[in-house]
Amino acid sequence: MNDQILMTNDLTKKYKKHTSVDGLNLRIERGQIYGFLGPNGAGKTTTIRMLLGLIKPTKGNIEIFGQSLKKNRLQILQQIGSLVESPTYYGNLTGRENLEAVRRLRDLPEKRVNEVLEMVRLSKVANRLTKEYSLGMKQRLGIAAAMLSNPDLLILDEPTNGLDPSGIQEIRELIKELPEAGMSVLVSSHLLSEIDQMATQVGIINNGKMIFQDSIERLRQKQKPLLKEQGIKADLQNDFLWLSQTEPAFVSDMNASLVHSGVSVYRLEEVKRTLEDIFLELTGTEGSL
Ligand SMILES: Nc1ncnc2c1ncn2[C@@H]1O[C@H](COP(=O)(O)OP(=O)(O)OP(=O)(O)O)[C@@H](O)[C@H]1O
Repeated sequence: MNDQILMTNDLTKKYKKHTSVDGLNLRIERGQIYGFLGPNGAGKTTTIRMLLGLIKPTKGNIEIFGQSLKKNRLQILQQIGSLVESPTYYGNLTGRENLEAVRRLRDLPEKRVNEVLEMVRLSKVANRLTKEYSLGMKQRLGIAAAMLSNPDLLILDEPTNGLDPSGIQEIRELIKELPEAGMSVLVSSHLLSEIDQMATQVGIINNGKMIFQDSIERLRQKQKPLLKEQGIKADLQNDFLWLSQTEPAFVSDMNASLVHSGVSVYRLEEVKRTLEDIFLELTGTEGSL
Protein backbone atom coordinates (compact mmCIF):
# COMPACT_ATOMS: atom_id res chain seq x y z
CA MET A 1 0.00 0.00 0.00
CA ASN A 2 1.32 3.41 -0.91
CA ASP A 3 0.90 5.34 2.32
CA GLN A 4 2.89 8.53 2.00
CA ILE A 5 3.85 9.99 5.35
CA LEU A 6 6.05 12.84 4.13
CA MET A 7 6.20 14.62 0.83
CA THR A 8 7.93 17.80 -0.27
CA ASN A 9 7.39 19.59 -3.57
CA ASP A 10 10.11 21.80 -5.01
CA LEU A 11 11.42 22.47 -1.50
CA THR A 12 14.01 25.26 -1.76
CA LYS A 13 16.03 27.35 0.70
CA LYS A 14 18.16 30.26 -0.38
CA TYR A 15 20.54 32.23 1.81
CA LYS A 16 21.23 35.46 -0.09
CA LYS A 17 22.60 34.21 -3.41
CA HIS A 18 23.47 30.71 -2.18
CA THR A 19 20.87 27.98 -2.74
CA SER A 20 21.32 25.46 0.10
CA VAL A 21 18.34 23.28 -0.82
CA ASP A 22 17.29 23.24 -4.44
CA GLY A 23 13.88 21.93 -5.53
CA LEU A 24 13.71 18.79 -3.39
CA ASN A 25 10.88 16.30 -3.90
CA LEU A 26 11.24 14.01 -0.90
CA ARG A 27 8.96 10.98 -0.61
CA ILE A 28 8.73 8.87 2.55
CA GLU A 29 6.18 6.12 3.04
CA ARG A 30 4.89 4.74 6.33
CA GLY A 31 7.12 2.05 7.82
CA GLN A 32 10.20 3.08 5.85
CA ILE A 33 13.63 3.86 7.20
CA TYR A 34 14.67 6.65 4.87
CA GLY A 35 18.41 7.26 4.74
CA PHE A 36 19.07 10.88 3.82
CA LEU A 37 22.60 10.94 2.49
CA GLY A 38 24.94 13.64 1.32
CA PRO A 39 28.42 15.03 1.91
CA ASN A 40 28.99 17.77 4.48
CA GLY A 41 27.31 20.98 3.38
CA ALA A 42 24.97 19.20 0.93
CA GLY A 43 21.86 20.65 2.57
CA LYS A 44 20.65 17.84 4.86
CA THR A 45 20.38 19.85 8.06
CA THR A 46 18.75 22.78 6.25
CA THR A 47 16.16 20.37 4.81
CA ILE A 48 15.52 18.79 8.22
CA ARG A 49 15.13 22.21 9.82
CA MET A 50 12.46 23.05 7.25
CA LEU A 51 10.69 19.71 7.88
CA LEU A 52 10.58 20.53 11.59
CA GLY A 53 9.27 24.04 10.99
CA LEU A 54 12.42 25.60 12.46
CA ILE A 55 13.14 27.65 9.34
CA LYS A 56 10.88 28.78 6.51
CA PRO A 57 11.36 27.48 2.97
CA THR A 58 12.09 30.09 0.32
CA LYS A 59 9.91 28.13 -2.08
CA GLY A 60 7.95 24.89 -2.27
CA ASN A 61 5.76 23.07 0.21
CA ILE A 62 5.85 20.28 2.78
CA GLU A 63 3.11 17.78 3.48
CA ILE A 64 3.39 15.51 6.51
CA PHE A 65 0.72 12.95 7.47
CA GLY A 66 -1.26 14.23 4.47
CA GLN A 67 -1.47 17.79 5.84
CA SER A 68 0.28 21.01 4.91
CA LEU A 69 3.00 21.88 7.43
CA LYS A 70 2.29 25.56 6.88
CA LYS A 71 -1.35 25.21 7.89
CA ASN A 72 -1.19 22.51 10.58
CA ARG A 73 2.26 23.04 12.09
CA LEU A 74 1.52 22.31 15.76
CA GLN A 75 -0.68 19.31 15.12
CA ILE A 76 1.92 17.75 12.81
CA LEU A 77 4.89 18.47 15.07
CA GLN A 78 3.16 16.74 17.99
CA GLN A 79 3.44 13.49 16.05
CA ILE A 80 7.13 13.90 15.19
CA GLY A 81 10.10 13.06 17.39
CA SER A 82 13.46 14.55 16.49
CA LEU A 83 17.12 14.60 17.31
CA VAL A 84 18.92 17.47 15.62
CA GLU A 85 22.52 18.13 16.62
CA SER A 86 23.90 16.79 19.89
CA PRO A 87 21.27 16.28 22.57
CA THR A 88 21.64 18.34 25.75
CA TYR A 89 21.16 16.95 29.25
CA TYR A 90 21.54 17.75 32.86
CA GLY A 91 24.83 15.94 33.52
CA ASN A 92 24.12 15.72 37.25
CA LEU A 93 20.87 13.87 36.68
CA THR A 94 20.62 10.20 35.77
CA GLY A 95 19.43 9.01 32.39
CA ARG A 96 16.06 8.14 33.90
CA GLU A 97 15.73 11.53 35.63
CA ASN A 98 16.50 13.35 32.40
CA LEU A 99 13.77 11.44 30.58
CA GLU A 100 11.40 11.91 33.49
CA ALA A 101 11.89 15.69 33.25
CA VAL A 102 10.93 15.65 29.57
CA ARG A 103 8.01 13.31 30.24
CA ARG A 104 6.53 15.60 32.91
CA LEU A 105 7.01 18.67 30.79
CA ARG A 106 5.07 17.05 28.00
CA ASP A 107 2.55 15.33 30.25
CA LEU A 108 3.17 11.83 28.88
CA PRO A 109 2.28 8.50 30.57
CA GLU A 110 4.69 7.46 33.37
CA LYS A 111 5.32 3.98 32.00
CA ARG A 112 6.73 5.44 28.81
CA VAL A 113 10.11 6.21 30.45
CA ASN A 114 10.81 2.54 31.12
CA GLU A 115 9.55 1.56 27.69
CA VAL A 116 11.92 3.89 25.83
CA LEU A 117 14.85 3.02 28.10
CA GLU A 118 14.27 -0.60 27.17
CA MET A 119 14.04 0.21 23.46
CA VAL A 120 17.38 2.04 23.42
CA ARG A 121 18.94 -0.58 25.72
CA LEU A 122 19.79 1.83 28.52
CA SER A 123 17.73 0.19 31.28
CA LYS A 124 20.80 -1.17 33.04
CA VAL A 125 22.53 2.22 33.22
CA ALA A 126 19.35 4.29 33.70
CA ASN A 127 20.32 5.22 37.26
CA ARG A 128 23.81 6.44 36.38
CA LEU A 129 24.58 10.14 35.99
CA THR A 130 24.51 11.15 32.33
CA LYS A 131 27.85 12.96 32.66
CA GLU A 132 29.34 9.48 32.99
CA TYR A 133 27.68 8.21 29.79
CA SER A 134 29.70 7.47 26.65
CA LEU A 135 28.91 9.46 23.51
CA GLY A 136 26.98 6.49 22.13
CA MET A 137 24.92 6.23 25.33
CA LYS A 138 24.19 9.96 25.17
CA GLN A 139 23.00 9.64 21.58
CA ARG A 140 20.75 6.72 22.54
CA LEU A 141 19.34 8.76 25.42
CA GLY A 142 18.61 11.54 22.90
CA ILE A 143 16.76 9.05 20.70
CA ALA A 144 14.86 7.80 23.76
CA ALA A 145 13.76 11.36 24.53
CA ALA A 146 12.64 11.81 20.91
CA MET A 147 10.58 8.60 21.19
CA LEU A 148 8.88 9.47 24.49
CA SER A 149 5.73 10.78 22.84
CA ASN A 150 5.47 7.62 20.69
CA PRO A 151 5.69 9.64 17.46
CA ASP A 152 4.64 8.38 14.04
CA LEU A 153 7.75 9.84 12.47
CA LEU A 154 11.22 10.11 13.92
CA ILE A 155 13.73 12.51 12.34
CA LEU A 156 17.35 11.95 13.32
CA ASP A 157 20.08 14.25 12.02
CA GLU A 158 23.42 12.41 11.86
CA PRO A 159 22.82 10.32 15.01
CA THR A 160 25.99 8.30 14.39
CA ASN A 161 28.28 11.32 14.03
CA GLY A 162 31.47 10.89 16.03
CA LEU A 163 30.65 7.38 17.23
CA ASP A 164 33.02 4.43 17.03
CA PRO A 165 32.02 1.36 14.98
CA SER A 166 30.36 -0.37 17.94
CA GLY A 167 28.40 2.80 18.79
CA ILE A 168 27.29 3.04 15.16
CA GLN A 169 26.24 -0.61 15.23
CA GLU A 170 24.13 -0.04 18.37
CA ILE A 171 22.32 2.91 16.82
CA ARG A 172 21.80 0.94 13.62
CA GLU A 173 20.27 -2.03 15.44
CA LEU A 174 18.03 0.27 17.44
CA ILE A 175 16.78 2.18 14.38
CA LYS A 176 16.06 -1.06 12.50
CA GLU A 177 13.54 -2.03 15.18
CA LEU A 178 11.56 1.22 15.06
CA PRO A 179 9.16 0.41 12.17
CA GLU A 180 7.94 -2.59 14.18
CA ALA A 181 7.06 -0.19 16.99
CA GLY A 182 5.00 1.82 14.49
CA MET A 183 7.54 4.52 13.68
CA SER A 184 8.78 5.65 10.30
CA VAL A 185 12.27 7.11 10.34
CA LEU A 186 14.25 9.71 8.45
CA VAL A 187 17.91 9.41 9.34
CA SER A 188 20.64 11.57 7.81
CA SER A 189 24.29 10.74 7.36
CA HIS A 190 27.25 11.73 5.23
CA LEU A 191 28.40 8.11 4.95
CA LEU A 192 26.59 5.43 2.98
CA SER A 193 28.32 2.75 5.05
CA GLU A 194 26.61 4.03 8.20
CA ILE A 195 23.10 3.67 6.91
CA ASP A 196 23.71 0.92 4.39
CA GLN A 197 22.41 -1.86 6.56
CA MET A 198 19.49 -0.08 8.15
CA ALA A 199 17.78 2.07 5.49
CA THR A 200 15.08 0.65 3.28
CA GLN A 201 14.95 3.78 1.13
CA VAL A 202 17.70 6.23 0.21
CA GLY A 203 17.70 9.86 -0.86
CA ILE A 204 21.08 11.25 -1.92
CA ILE A 205 21.53 15.00 -1.96
CA ASN A 206 24.44 16.93 -3.37
CA ASN A 207 24.76 20.72 -3.62
CA GLY A 208 21.16 20.99 -2.46
CA LYS A 209 19.79 18.77 -5.25
CA MET A 210 18.43 15.25 -5.02
CA ILE A 211 20.57 13.03 -7.23
CA PHE A 212 19.06 9.66 -6.30
CA GLN A 213 15.90 8.55 -4.52
CA ASP A 214 14.84 4.93 -4.49
CA SER A 215 15.18 1.71 -2.52
CA ILE A 216 18.57 0.67 -1.17
CA GLU A 217 18.30 -2.42 -3.38
CA ARG A 218 18.11 -0.25 -6.50
CA LEU A 219 21.16 1.66 -5.32
CA ARG A 220 23.07 -1.58 -4.92
CA GLN A 221 22.04 -2.76 -8.37
CA LYS A 222 23.57 0.36 -9.88
CA GLN A 223 27.04 -0.80 -8.88
CA LYS A 224 27.17 -3.82 -11.13
CA PRO A 225 26.48 -2.45 -14.64
CA LEU A 226 28.96 0.33 -13.97
CA LEU A 227 31.79 -2.19 -13.65
CA LYS A 228 30.37 -4.46 -16.34
CA GLU A 229 30.57 -1.59 -18.86
CA GLN A 230 34.31 -1.52 -18.25
CA GLY A 231 34.70 -5.25 -18.69
CA ILE A 232 35.28 -5.81 -14.98
CA LYS A 233 33.91 -9.00 -13.59
CA ALA A 234 32.35 -8.46 -10.18
CA ASP A 235 30.09 -10.43 -7.98
CA LEU A 236 27.75 -8.78 -5.46
CA GLN A 237 27.31 -10.91 -2.35
CA ASN A 238 26.40 -10.11 1.24
CA ASP A 239 26.84 -6.36 0.69
CA PHE A 240 30.36 -6.84 -0.67
CA LEU A 241 31.60 -6.47 -4.20
CA TRP A 242 33.90 -9.39 -4.92
CA LEU A 243 36.62 -8.99 -7.55
CA SER A 244 39.05 -11.64 -8.63
CA GLN A 245 41.94 -9.29 -9.54
CA THR A 246 44.00 -7.60 -6.83
CA GLU A 247 46.82 -5.82 -8.74
CA PRO A 248 47.29 -2.32 -7.22
CA ALA A 249 46.66 -0.47 -10.54
CA PHE A 250 43.46 -2.39 -11.14
CA VAL A 251 42.18 -1.85 -7.62
CA SER A 252 42.91 1.89 -7.67
CA ASP A 253 41.24 2.33 -11.13
CA MET A 254 38.19 0.43 -10.01
CA ASN A 255 37.97 2.46 -6.79
CA ALA A 256 38.27 5.77 -8.69
CA SER A 257 35.62 4.70 -11.15
CA LEU A 258 33.16 3.79 -8.39
CA VAL A 259 33.76 7.00 -6.46
CA HIS A 260 33.45 9.19 -9.59
CA SER A 261 30.10 7.57 -10.27
CA GLY A 262 28.81 8.53 -6.84
CA VAL A 263 29.27 5.12 -5.19
CA SER A 264 30.88 5.51 -1.76
CA VAL A 265 33.63 2.95 -1.23
CA TYR A 266 34.15 2.51 2.47
CA ARG A 267 36.55 -0.41 2.59
CA LEU A 268 38.89 -2.25 0.23
CA GLU A 269 40.19 -5.52 1.47
CA GLU A 270 42.17 -8.34 -0.01
CA VAL A 271 40.71 -11.65 1.06
CA LYS A 272 43.16 -14.49 0.85
CA ARG A 273 41.76 -17.92 0.30
CA THR A 274 42.07 -19.99 3.40
CA LEU A 275 43.93 -23.29 3.30
CA GLU A 276 40.56 -24.89 3.83
CA ASP A 277 39.17 -23.19 0.69
CA ILE A 278 42.17 -24.38 -1.32
CA PHE A 279 41.87 -27.87 0.08
CA LEU A 280 38.17 -28.01 -0.74
CA GLU A 281 38.81 -26.77 -4.26
CA LEU A 282 41.67 -29.22 -4.85
CA THR A 283 39.76 -32.16 -3.51
CA GLY A 284 36.54 -31.09 -5.18
CA THR A 285 34.63 -31.66 -1.97
CA GLU A 286 33.31 -28.11 -1.70
CA GLY A 287 29.81 -28.13 -0.34
CA SER A 288 29.75 -31.84 0.35
CA LEU A 289 31.40 -32.00 3.75
N1 LIG B 1 21.98 30.21 8.31
C1 LIG B 1 22.70 30.05 7.19
N2 LIG B 1 23.14 31.12 6.51
C2 LIG B 1 23.86 30.98 5.37
N3 LIG B 1 24.20 29.79 4.82
C3 LIG B 1 23.79 28.69 5.45
C4 LIG B 1 23.02 28.75 6.67
N4 LIG B 1 22.75 27.47 7.07
C5 LIG B 1 23.33 26.66 6.16
N5 LIG B 1 23.96 27.38 5.19
C6 LIG B 1 24.68 26.82 4.03
O1 LIG B 1 23.86 25.89 3.39
C7 LIG B 1 24.62 24.79 2.90
C8 LIG B 1 24.01 23.50 3.41
O2 LIG B 1 24.24 23.38 4.80
P1 LIG B 1 23.66 22.19 5.70
O3 LIG B 1 24.09 22.44 7.10
O4 LIG B 1 22.24 22.02 5.42
O5 LIG B 1 24.43 20.95 5.09
P2 LIG B 1 24.50 19.47 5.63
O6 LIG B 1 24.26 18.58 4.47
O7 LIG B 1 23.63 19.29 6.81
O8 LIG B 1 26.00 19.34 6.05
P3 LIG B 1 26.65 19.01 7.48
O9 LIG B 1 26.63 17.53 7.56
O10 LIG B 1 28.03 19.58 7.33
O11 LIG B 1 25.80 19.71 8.50
C9 LIG B 1 26.04 25.02 3.33
O12 LIG B 1 26.74 25.56 2.24
C10 LIG B 1 25.91 26.03 4.45
O13 LIG B 1 27.05 26.84 4.53
